[in-house]
Amino acid sequence: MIELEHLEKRYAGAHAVRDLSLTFPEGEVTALLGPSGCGKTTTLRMINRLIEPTSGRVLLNGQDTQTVRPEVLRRGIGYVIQQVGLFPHLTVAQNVATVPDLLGWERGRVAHRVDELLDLVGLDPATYRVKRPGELSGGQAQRVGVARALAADPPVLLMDEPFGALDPLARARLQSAFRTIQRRLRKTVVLVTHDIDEALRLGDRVALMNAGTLAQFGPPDELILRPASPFVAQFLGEDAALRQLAGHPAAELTRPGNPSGLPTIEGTLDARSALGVMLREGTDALAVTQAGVALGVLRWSDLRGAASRPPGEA
Ligand SMILES: Nc1ncnc2c1ncn2[C@@H]1O[C@H](COP(=O)(O)OP(=O)(O)OP(=O)(O)O)[C@@H](O)[C@H]1O
Repeated sequence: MIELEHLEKRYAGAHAVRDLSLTFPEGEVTALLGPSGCGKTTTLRMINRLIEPTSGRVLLNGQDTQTVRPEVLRRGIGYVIQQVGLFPHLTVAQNVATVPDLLGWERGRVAHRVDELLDLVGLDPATYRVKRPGELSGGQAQRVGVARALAADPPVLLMDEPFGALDPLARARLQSAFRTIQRRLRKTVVLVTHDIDEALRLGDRVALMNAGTLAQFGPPDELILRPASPFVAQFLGEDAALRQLAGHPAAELTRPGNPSGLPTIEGTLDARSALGVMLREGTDALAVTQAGVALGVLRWSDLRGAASRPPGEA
């Protein structure tokens, strides 16, 4: 568990982060979302002390991080950034092994861990272990970045726009791989993103920031269905898909499919509320019925596809 207590960062008197108090629950993904310059990255980096707070405290499992040497602190905190930061002259295996090597793990154990992690992030160890970063696609490099951050099995993972530099397809693939991995590992993850879709899909909770302060903190469906302020409503409303969804009945976006085992909604429900249900149930698909008759399946991708289409145009 990570707790921020009245955390502040000022640069030349100007607040980058202002009186921020927030708890990131253990084993959950919290998405730090907000417009450019609102203080997301500054907040993230104050957790692993790449940036020192001007005032306030960060507690990691109850311990004030100021009482721990930064390099010791960071061994328990995985860190993934957008430009990956792999060492170009080292192989993939050597990159992933950086922290275990530093910790003096015995060679067999390191090799085993590297293969296990490459497997986990969907890269065949025999093929990728010996490659250099220059031989990888953006998506593959990002997977190696995630494997490296997980190498010493840190309980906490900080991710700063980890999928931001990827094309939409690679990004979607990696987001879905991340969800699968997280379901298994249950790390405490703080994920910085300015992408509303990513925050809603990956966050168990969303912390929406505005000008260095917290605008709303809650599960994704709560932000969508009960925005705490005009800022929250407007920020989420800037997302074309979300804006449009309110005008589509769920039935209109439903397609044939196997509804067995899926949570069920009524086809008359508007699509924005259906999205709320999906987020609450943690599912990508819903069974849709109307007056007791099964209509089919409503999928996340079809909801997103409703973006920029006026209501009534299925
Ligand atoms: N080293 C610095 N010196 C002075 N001001 C800074 C410094 N780092 C950040 N800031 C300011 O602090 C504010 C918050 O920056 P931060 O990088 O945390 O925002 P962000 O929400 O992560 O933005 P983005 O999504 O654009 O990366 C911004 O106004 C920024 O200009």
